[in-house]
Amino acid sequence: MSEPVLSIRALRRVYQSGAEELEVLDGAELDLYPGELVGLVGPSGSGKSSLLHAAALLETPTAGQVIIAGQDGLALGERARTALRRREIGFVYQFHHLLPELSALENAALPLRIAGRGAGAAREAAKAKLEALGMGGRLDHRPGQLSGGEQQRVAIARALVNNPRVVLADEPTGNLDPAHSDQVFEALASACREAGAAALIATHNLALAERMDRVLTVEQGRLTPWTPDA
Ligand SMILES: Nc1ncnc2c1ncn2[C@@H]1O[C@H](COP(=O)(O)OP(=O)(O)OP(=O)(O)O)[C@@H](O)[C@H]1O
Repeated sequence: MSEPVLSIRALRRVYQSGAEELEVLDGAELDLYPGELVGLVGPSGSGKSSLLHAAALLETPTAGQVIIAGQDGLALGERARTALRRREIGFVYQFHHLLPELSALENAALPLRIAGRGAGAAREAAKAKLEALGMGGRLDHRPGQLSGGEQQRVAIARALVNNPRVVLADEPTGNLDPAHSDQVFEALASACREAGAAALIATHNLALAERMDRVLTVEQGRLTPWTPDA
């Protein structure tokens, strides 16, 4: 069996709110294997975003390990941690977070430009991703000129443009109506499958969760398998 691309070990996340301590994650464990699509479900406030942000090295948890492509991300200094994240992780948020003054093509190309890739090569790679996501006719549109579903497709293209091994998505269709939610989920799933990326996707939409390879939920701070009739 291949090695996991993302492993989480003994993850603990405690928030301080006034005098109170809120223990959201305590002993969360995960092995995410190349190419698999894993759903993350659970009630609001159960810790899905906390888990994804820690997994993406966007936030430092209270304790635990986040091992990405064999490297212990939390043991690295800030620069190396950022470099690891940029190389291996694509993140899709519920709200697209596209830059309003840039076109779809420029937004999707941004991670490659930040990584130092030349403008021409970055644009070509971004164009290919956008075309694969059905956005070939909207390359020069700015976010404000796109529908919600189209904006999310651009955000997916941006997350996948440098072919990360891990895609983390925090309710990527949470802001869309059911029909568009379905289409954007399919676009995200097929883009991940095509790129051979592993994905961990948080969603409140159980019908979408059931289309993934397996589904996890956060229960008492830990990740446990979820089944539709559980
Ligand atoms: N920075 C913070 N400071 C204090 N409490 C926080 C902070 N971030 C999150 N929390 C609390 O931690 C708990 C878990 O939040 P989290 O956003 O991880 O849950 P979630 O499962 O993603 O929820 P949702 O489905 O609503 O997005 C919540 O009770 C939340 O209020």
